[in-house]
Amino acid sequence: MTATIEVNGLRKRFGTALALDGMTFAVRGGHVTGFVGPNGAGKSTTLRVLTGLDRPDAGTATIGGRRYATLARPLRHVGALLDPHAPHPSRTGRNHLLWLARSQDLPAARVDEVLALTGLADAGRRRAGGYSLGMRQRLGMAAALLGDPPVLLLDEPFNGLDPAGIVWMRDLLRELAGQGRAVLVSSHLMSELQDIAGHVIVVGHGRVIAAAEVGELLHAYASLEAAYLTLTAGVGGIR
Ligand SMILES: Nc1ncnc2c1ncn2[C@@H]1O[C@H](COP(=O)(O)OP(=O)(O)OP(=O)(O)O)[C@@H](O)[C@H]1O
Repeated sequence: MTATIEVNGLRKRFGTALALDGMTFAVRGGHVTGFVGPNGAGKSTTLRVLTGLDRPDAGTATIGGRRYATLARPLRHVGALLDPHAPHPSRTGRNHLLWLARSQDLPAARVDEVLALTGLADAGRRRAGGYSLGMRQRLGMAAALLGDPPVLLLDEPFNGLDPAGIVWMRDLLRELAGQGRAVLVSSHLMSELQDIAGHVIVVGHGRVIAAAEVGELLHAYASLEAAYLTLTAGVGGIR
């Protein structure tokens, strides 16, 4: 399975809100790609379409050339951190992962590997309902990594992490991309992305405004934040 994400001409309307209006981009493996834009620009909807949670009105979204719905064991192809509150509160973190692993024909030993990798070796035995947001993010990363997938889709992975957690997440994302994976990270934290992203996709009003190498943007602007603010000036946010 190849580490690619392709989004082509996605359109999605929720009542009067046009969430996606021709969203089109491609992501290759080997680097972190930042997915940025104002509130309501369509980032989460794009990630939800990519993982089969929302159905587009038009267009296609594929992982390694295939639609999510056609993947027999999807967690082996794509890991997603979309909703840190998804695990059932009465299940322990470990049981949540065991249930996921079983559904994907993955060995229980892999659960303990990802718990150790995300710093939850001890906390994994406690009920997820008692987790802080940072711990939920770690559990979400553990779930995303369970199937050792070539593609990762992460919606605001830095949210709720303490400073040491932020450093840990930064290093982890760099390492995962260095292994050749395609790592798409939606975030409002331009300073974090400036440190770890090779590419950035800037969206507004449901479509791509700019797609560029971070290095190129840093030649033209003082920072990624300055580039972002210029590129999105006048785009507006919530509609
Ligand atoms: N389930 C839904 N029902 C109604 N409207 C929705 C739904 N999901 C998304 N929208 C609307 O679609 C648009 C895009 O929302 P989306 O969450 O994709 O934006 P976003 O770029 O992820 O924003 P943020 O940065 O705030 O997370 C918004 O106008 C939002 O209100």
